[in-house]
Amino acid sequence: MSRPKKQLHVNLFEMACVSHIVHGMWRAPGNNRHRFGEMGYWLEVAKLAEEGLFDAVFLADVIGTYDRFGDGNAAALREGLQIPNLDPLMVVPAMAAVTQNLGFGVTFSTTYEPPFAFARRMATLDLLTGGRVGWNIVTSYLRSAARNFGLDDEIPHTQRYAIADEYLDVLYKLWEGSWDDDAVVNDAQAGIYANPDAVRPINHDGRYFRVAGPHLVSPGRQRTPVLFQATGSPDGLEFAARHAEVVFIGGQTTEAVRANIARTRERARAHGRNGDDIRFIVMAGIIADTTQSLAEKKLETYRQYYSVEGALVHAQAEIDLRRFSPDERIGDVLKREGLAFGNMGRRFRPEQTVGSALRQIASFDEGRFFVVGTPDRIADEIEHWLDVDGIDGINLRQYHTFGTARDFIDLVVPELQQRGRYRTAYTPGETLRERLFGAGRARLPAQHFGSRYRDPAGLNLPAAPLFPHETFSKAS
Ligand SMILES: Cc1cc2nc3c(=O)[nH]c(=O)nc-3n(C[C@H](O)[C@H](O)[C@H](O)COP(=O)(O)O)c2cc1C
Repeated sequence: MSRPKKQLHVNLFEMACVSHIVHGMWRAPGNNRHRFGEMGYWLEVAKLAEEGLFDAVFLADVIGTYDRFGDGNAAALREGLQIPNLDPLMVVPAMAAVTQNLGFGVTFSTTYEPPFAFARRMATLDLLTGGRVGWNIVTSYLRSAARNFGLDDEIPHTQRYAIADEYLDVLYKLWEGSWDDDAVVNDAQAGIYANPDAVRPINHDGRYFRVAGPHLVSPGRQRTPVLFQATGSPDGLEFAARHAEVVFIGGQTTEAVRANIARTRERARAHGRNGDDIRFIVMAGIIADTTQSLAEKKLETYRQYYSVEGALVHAQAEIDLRRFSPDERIGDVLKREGLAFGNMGRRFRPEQTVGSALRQIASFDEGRFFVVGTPDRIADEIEHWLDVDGIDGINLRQYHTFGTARDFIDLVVPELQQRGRYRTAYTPGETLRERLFGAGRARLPAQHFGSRYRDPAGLNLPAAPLFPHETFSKAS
């Protein structure tokens, strides 16, 4: 018997701001991005995503500004580039109220706010949505964010992940261990709402956090929200291997993507998990129309609005590439200016010329997971991503709101459905974790690190930090 075809998971990639990743596009006719501050905007987003049978709306977040390029915050403000930026957790209840099945992924940083209040907020969302939430775990990368929380500079990378690891430890204790499933008795006659014997403190006393508990929220259907993470570093990979259930993966070639996936699975197995306990997602750009030439025309239109300045601000580029000769190499320019190849290293190579970097930005070519064309062509490409690259799903990059999602729903979804590559209906009442991992998987699997706290005795287990503390010169 042949194996069932792998179906595509789709999240609509959002951020509660005007300009998230495709800068300048908010000016395009009919784009609704400037409406992000209206409740009605989020209701429309949610209904549209549910109409398209998407897995979730996925909200990015940052807690500082992109102030490293040019004149401080001026360019970011002009561009609406992740400022103003609303709290992503706050827009979820509005969307949940007008949907039954749609999931929600929200980004929150482990670096600046202690875990107890976040555990409560997330558990509140899980309870209220019937288990439809996921959390994108980030450790934050902006120096400006550090300065918003009383620090002079960013905490070193490895230490951020060590903090994150302990942060997760606290959360698991609260979410998985503090309340038994049958703790809520709700027996009016006996006068017992919750059974005191089934609720316990966690008494966490670690290097970074001291949290007594008990958790303030009774368990939702998932307890721990689905754990998402994007990483490119060795520390991040180790963290993902222990904690993440959905990992954003990159790679410029099929081989590189496959290697990234294989490496992550291998590390997950080293942490006692099964290789298929992780789903792999990529950020994808899809521009669809009924004919190839119409799709390419759409891309051309989008290009006209694209802001190179916005891309440079977002990349936190050390220099304004537009000021230099196109033939010069970036590495040489930086050297002459006495600057290190820092942030620009994320997108460019030192030997690359200024001209080629600018063309790369302006071309709108978004790398390996980018396709422009007819539904047929796009579906061919997606099937390749699923079967050959080995990914499980995408975060759909929005060029135009709501145009990109509308095109995907009207043109691409039916083609994928016809090929057996996309759900034709939601499974009513399933949690977000079940949508990703199958029926009966509402909660973390037993082999996941967080499950060790399910048994009350687990709360007394010795800490098992991922990173040796001696590597840090100073605790935060
Ligand atoms: C698809 C995707 C979405 C991301 N979303 C956010 C975000 O919303 N907020 C944030 O602070 N970082 C975000 N990041 C950055 C990651 O959290 C992470 O810092 C980055 O991938 C580098 O990995 P490292 O931290 O292990 O070095 C995102 C990365 C990717 C690839």
